[in-house]
This record gives sequence, C-alpha cells and structure tokens, in this order.
Amino acid sequence: MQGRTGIIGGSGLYEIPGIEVIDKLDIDTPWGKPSDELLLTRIGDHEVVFLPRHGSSHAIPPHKINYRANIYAMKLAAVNRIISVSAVGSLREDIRPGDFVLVDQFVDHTRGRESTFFDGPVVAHVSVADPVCPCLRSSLLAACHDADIDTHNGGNYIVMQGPQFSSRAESNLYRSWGMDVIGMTNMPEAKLAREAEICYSTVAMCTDYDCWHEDEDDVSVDSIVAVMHANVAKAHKMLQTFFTTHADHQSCTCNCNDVLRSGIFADLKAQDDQAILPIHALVESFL
Ligand SMILES: CSC[C@H]1O[C@H](OP(=O)(O)O)[C@H](O)[C@@H]1O
Ligand SMILES: Nc1ncnc2[nH]cnc12
Repeated sequence: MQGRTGIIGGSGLYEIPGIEVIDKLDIDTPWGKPSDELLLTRIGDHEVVFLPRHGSSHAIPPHKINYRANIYAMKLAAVNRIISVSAVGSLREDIRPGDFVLVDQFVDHTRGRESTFFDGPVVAHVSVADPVCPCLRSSLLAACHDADIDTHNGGNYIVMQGPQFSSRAESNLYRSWGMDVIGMTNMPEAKLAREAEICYSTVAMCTDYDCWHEDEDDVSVDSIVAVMHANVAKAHKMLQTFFTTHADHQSCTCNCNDVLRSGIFADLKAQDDQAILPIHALVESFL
C-alpha cells in the first residue's frame, strides 16, 4: 500500500459520499490553521485525507486561503500525493463545460499570496518546471477515461488573482498566450506541494467559457453552479474508479518526493531551533 493520498476539494466538492471516516484531524500548523478539519478516511485499501479548500461552507475566497497551512497540514497528516479537484473556465472552444482537463502546466498570475515555506533564514529553490506529477496525472487520466468522462490530456491552467472574474481583454490575452483553462486557486498550492515534496495533480472540471466566447453568456456564479453539480457527481465517480483501479502506481519514477536534497541553499545543521520550527516537517530527514 502507498502512503496517504490527499484530496483538496474545490468549489462544489465539500465531501465525498459513502466513504468511511476514520478520524477528524484538527491540525494547527506553524503557518496557521488550514481551511477546515482534515478528514482521515478509507476508500477501499487506501487511506485518504480530505480537505475542502474553501472550507466546508465555502466561506474562504481564493485570495484568503491559507495555502501554506493547507499543504503543511497535509504533510503533517502523512500525505505524499495530492489530488486537487478544481472548477475552471475554458479558454478554448473544444474544452466544453462539463469536460475535465488533466492539466500539466500552470501560469501563476496571482499577486501578494504567501507562496513559499522557505521565507528565510533557510532558503531553498526547487524546480517547478513540471509542477504536476506525471504518474499521478496519468493514473487520474485513466480513471477519468474509465468513468466515461470527456477528458483532455494536458493543458495550461492560468491562475488569476480573483475573486472577480476576468475582463474580456484579459480573457482574450490569456487565450493569445496559449492558456487552456482559468481558475483562481492552484497557485501557490502546486508550488507549495512541490516544496513539501508531495506529488500534486489537478483534475480541472470545466464549468463555463469565461467571457471571451461570442456565442455564450459571460461567466457568472449562476452559470458555474448549474454545471458544477453535474461535474461534482462525475468527480465522485472518477475518484471511486481511481481508488479501486488506478491508485497503485508502483512503477512511478517521478522525483516529486526528492527535491529538497538539492534545493536547500543553507546548512541546516547550523540553523537554530527557531529557524527550523516552521519547516520542521519538511526538513526533518536532513537534520
Ligand atoms: C465558485 S466559482 C470560482 C472559484 O471556483 C474555483 O475554485 P476551486 O479551484 O477551489 O474549485 C475557482 O478557482 C474560483 O476560486
Ligand atoms: N471563468 C472562470 N474564471 C476563473 N475561475 C473560474 N472558476 C470557474 N470558472 C472560472
């Protein structure tokens, strides 16, 4: 059996029906409280830790999410891979509302979000050239196909600051940049997962055509919610399929779990306790 799998549920995904709850983890981290309690659950043979990104009543907007606390709490809960489930807008005609996209790249267009655990005095620079774990992504892709979901293999997700949606000029600009889908949450989440040496892969569920499409209504919360419920039902099916059939990728050769050995730009043994405290769970194997 693998280590624990984390699921970060986005808009609409606040619970997973029919799973066995083992424990509710009320975790405090050096970076503050995560968005909610973490639910330790069992799905088949797998221990799964579930966290609703916006809180269970969706009271936390994208720019106020404590991404560092969420990822650090996952680390403390012994999670070594995270499935992010996210609502996105489509920036391409052929990605239709209701389709899923197994994105493989992000462009971080957010501002002012706390986006690193290595805020000094311990400095680290890790590669996010490929921010998505290829193994987890291909297992999720297989699960989407098995669940009969119209799914796109790969895509660029631009992460905007929000909470307002884009202007038409911005939406067209992102299209001209080659972006495929747009959302507000996956950065800095993915970067922080990499710093925490946790595999990360997103299942992006398309809800709308943003505001660039001349024949479709501009995105609104109402239009998102209309599609979101059906998307969430598909996500439940996909997750069941994933954990029953695709969750054991024994031959994975990713190095998501081994980036700090070469990334830390400091002599950890020379640091005092105060410097190590906020990153202890990330660096304890090097001390
Ligand atoms: C309520 S629609 C806009 C909201 O939904 C997405 O969030 P998540 O990635 O957590 O599903 C999008 O990024 C916005 O935050
Ligand atoms: N059009 C859009 N822009 C940003 N975030 C979204 N989430 C869902 N649809 C979106």
